[in-house]
Amino acid sequence: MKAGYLGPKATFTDIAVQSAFPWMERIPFETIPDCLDAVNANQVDVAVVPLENTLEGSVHLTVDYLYHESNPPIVAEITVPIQQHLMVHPENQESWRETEKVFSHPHAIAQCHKFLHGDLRGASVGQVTSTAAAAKYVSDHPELKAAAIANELAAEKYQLSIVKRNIHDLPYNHTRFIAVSSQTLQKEIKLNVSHIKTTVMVTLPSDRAGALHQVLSAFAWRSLNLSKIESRPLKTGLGNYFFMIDILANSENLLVQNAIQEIEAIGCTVKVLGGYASYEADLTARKAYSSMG
Ligand SMILES: O=C(O)C(=O)C[C@]1(C(=O)O)C=C[C@@H](O)C=C1
Repeated sequence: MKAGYLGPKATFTDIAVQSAFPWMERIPFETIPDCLDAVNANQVDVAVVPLENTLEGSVHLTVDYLYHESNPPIVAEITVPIQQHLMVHPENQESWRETEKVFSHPHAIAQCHKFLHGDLRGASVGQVTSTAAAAKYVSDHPELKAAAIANELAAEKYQLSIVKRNIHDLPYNHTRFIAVSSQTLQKEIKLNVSHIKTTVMVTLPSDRAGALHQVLSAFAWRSLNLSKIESRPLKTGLGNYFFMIDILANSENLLVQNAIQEIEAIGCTVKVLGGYASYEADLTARKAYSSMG
């Protein structure tokens, strides 16, 4: 079986895949849409992409693609602890404080704002498609005064020297990744389950006073606990939004199904992204991967 993920090798997404789907062949893609397109087209059995980080919030590209383009359901969520390190080419290890440009994924850069503002003030920032892509670029360019923000696995894989560890702004730093697939893979995942969730995307009828209140009431009076609600622009005009809602209950639950029917009956459109378990990543799998190279 094949798992598509945001690559190249040694991204945080790769760690999520390695932890949840250790038996699968891992196929790296350059962008999140490329991963989701691959599972839409059945080129891979599952696609794993980042959804939300504790410090930086939602990955908008993923949320928007799930609403506008993607069809297969979310079958699992994997939460991974995130430790960001600053790394340079070994030739530049002694002079790392002279770094002129720091490369990473925009979310990783945002997670390390205080460090960049303090220790590397004045260095410019280069946004690339992933933390591992940044590590690879720095590895390929020893002639530049460049550094990457990435994980330990990327430092090993691309033979960089870590010059400052744990540079993320706050110690509690986790990212939620989702696995999207048209196959039922749940039974095969051997990680600890922390929650059962259903994710829906709701579009309100236009210009109806109290519509969002009615949507929330449908969950509230059934005592359905929500763990997230977030609006995103519909991209059809200013003031037009859809809402992404996480319900802490199974999609098979009658109360969830009734709530969705009620919300549709008041004129909303509901896209159910999936009912799935949320797992804690097992980072010992990461060690196994690291020794595989
Ligand atoms: O660049 C990576 O390593 C990724 O897996 C992407 C990503 C993200 O999109 O948020 C994942 C986890 C970290 O929060 C930083 C970057």
